[in-house]
Parts: sequence; structure tokens; C-alpha cells
Amino acid sequence: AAPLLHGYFRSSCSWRVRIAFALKGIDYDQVPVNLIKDGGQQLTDQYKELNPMQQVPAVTIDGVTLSQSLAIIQYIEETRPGPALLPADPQKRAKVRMICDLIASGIQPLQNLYVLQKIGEDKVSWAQHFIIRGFVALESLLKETAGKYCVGDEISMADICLAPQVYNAERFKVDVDQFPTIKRLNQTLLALEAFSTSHPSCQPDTPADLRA
Ligand SMILES: O=C(O)/C=C\C(=O)CC(=O)CC(=O)O
Repeated sequence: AAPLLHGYFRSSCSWRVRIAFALKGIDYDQVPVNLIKDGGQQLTDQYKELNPMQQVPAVTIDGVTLSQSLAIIQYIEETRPGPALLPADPQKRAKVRMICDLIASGIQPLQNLYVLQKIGEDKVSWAQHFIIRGFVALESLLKETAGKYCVGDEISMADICLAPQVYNAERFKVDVDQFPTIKRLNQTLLALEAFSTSHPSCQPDTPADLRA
């Protein structure tokens, strides 16, 4: 059976997994989990069986169900042929993981839906604060590591994390022009088919008013 992605069109972590599938040329099916409708379909008992953290994405693949986007992507990397998503060189590999963790641990969770719901007011300024704080650090790292892509001239898991986080930054009205390296890399990435076909604007569950 084809892998089954339980995700949400504009969840940045779901988009990471869609990019990885697209880069590897893997066909997959999608089950939309609407994070807003009915108070959040990720909060149902049925979904909790798939991911006890009650977050998207979850992927059923090769008879197992996995959650946590980076674990899913590394499973895809370790079991599927196609372009390598991690460089062979240990230092480059460490830099890719450093950038992934900066985004996946240091930025994205702080602007995630369940955190914003918990803080109540000032959602936008809260999210902007943590995105900008992270992007200041990321910009200085990427100035050193980037070639055509985040780390050198080969696409990697770092690029898979970057474009969805820039999409979120734009949703929260962060001025990405302040970060020229991030901006340039994002433009390069969005021009790739693996990023455009997996984009939040064209998923099965994208609402009509947000379709490109
Ligand atoms: O506003 C909504 O429609 C609900 C949630 C999201 O889009 C996804 C997130 O919570 C942020 C993220 O993926 O980083």
C-alpha cells in the first residue's frame, strides 16, 4: 500500500513530509486532519491512536505509523532510493541537523497552534518574537553554510525545514526582507517542483479561498 499521510494543508510539519515524499518521487495518499474544524480533529480519540501528541503529521508506512516529521523524513531517507536528504560528509550532515533542529525545536513549536491557543492574547506578536529571534540566528548560520541551498549546493533536510518555516513567518507578517539569505534560499526552493506541488495552496484540503 502507498504511504498514508495524516496531515493538514498549512501545517508546516505536514508540508515538510510532503516535500520529502516529492523529492524522493514517492506516491502517497492523504487523509486531511482539520486542526480547526470541530474544535480540532487531531484531538479525537481515533487520531490519538495514531499520534498520542495529537499533532499532525502522522504517516502510516510499511505497516507502521510514525509521527514527528523529522523522524518520518529520516525513515523515508533510510528506506527509499532517490536523492539523499542528508549529506555524506559528517560535518555537513551535522550542519543540516543543526539547521533542522533550530527550526523544528527552536522556532516552530513556539508558534504552533496549541501554544498560541494557550497564551491567549497577543498571538501574533508572540509568534513574531520567536520567529524573528530564530531567524536572526538562522540568517547568521546560513551565511556561512549556504551555497545554492541551505548547506552547500545539495538539497537537504535543512531546505525541507526552511521553506515551510518561511511560509509561517509570512503568515505571521514577519518581514523576511530583513533576512536576505533566508529569503534567497526560500525563493530558490519555491521554484522547485517538489516544493510547489506540495505547497499548502494546492492540497486536497486547501479551502477554495486559499487556493493558488
Ligand atoms: O491556523 C490554522 O489553521 C491551524 C494550524 C496551522 O495552520 C498549523 C500550525 O499550527 C503552525 C505550524 O504548522 O507551524
